[in-house]
Amino acid sequence: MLETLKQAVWEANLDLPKYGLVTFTWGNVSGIDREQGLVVIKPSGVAYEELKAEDMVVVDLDGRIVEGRYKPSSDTATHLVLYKAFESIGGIVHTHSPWATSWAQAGRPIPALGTTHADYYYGQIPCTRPMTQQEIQGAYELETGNVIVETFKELNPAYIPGVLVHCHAPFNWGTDPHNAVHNAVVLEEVAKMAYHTFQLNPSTTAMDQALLDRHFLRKHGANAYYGQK
Ligand SMILES: O=C(CO)[C@@H](O)[C@@H](O)COP(=O)(O)O
Repeated sequence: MLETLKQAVWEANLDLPKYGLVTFTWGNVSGIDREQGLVVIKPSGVAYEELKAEDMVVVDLDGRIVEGRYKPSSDTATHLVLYKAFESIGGIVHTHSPWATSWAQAGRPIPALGTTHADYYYGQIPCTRPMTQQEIQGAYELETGNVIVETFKELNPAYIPGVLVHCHAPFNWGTDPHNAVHNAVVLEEVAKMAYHTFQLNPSTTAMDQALLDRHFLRKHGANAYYGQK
């Protein structure tokens, strides 16, 4: 079981450069085995070209290394906070993909402007508040997770599978590592489209709610019918 998860997390990590979401080692993917309470995550700072499935690091939910010869990603504490808070998720992705990161740096949520967005995100993609000095100078990565959870106090992470961390970059999640990468690819595309939309028409407003409902719900939820369902 864990070997299958390690393989899936490794493949999902390799998908980041494949989809143009990472430069150098600016990203990581993890996956969780909820039955065993173990998380598999990319080792910190290891180049994607050299990464092997057996290099993945296994940690418990307190961040203790259970298996692996490398140090886990420096963002492990953020991933762990999210797995504990969002019980439906099975995989997490962090990247510095440039379009989504531009919105994060500007401190701006991405409004739902069209159906590409609505097919995956049921509303605007939020941006976290700026972190306090205490949070930045303290347990920074854990506090990054906490500030994301705070942002989702009134949001459903299954309906909005990603967030922009203020002055930092996006985190995405999904039902498994592969699905989390899928959502990260979509985020990068909608971030680029939203930027261009506002360039073309700075007065653009959020899309019609009925259209948002229709597009999200035909792909997600009890009555979804998109694809071979
Ligand atoms: O956010 C950052 C750097 O700002 C890190 O996530 C990124 O460099 C990836 O770090 P790791 O190699 O996973 O430790």
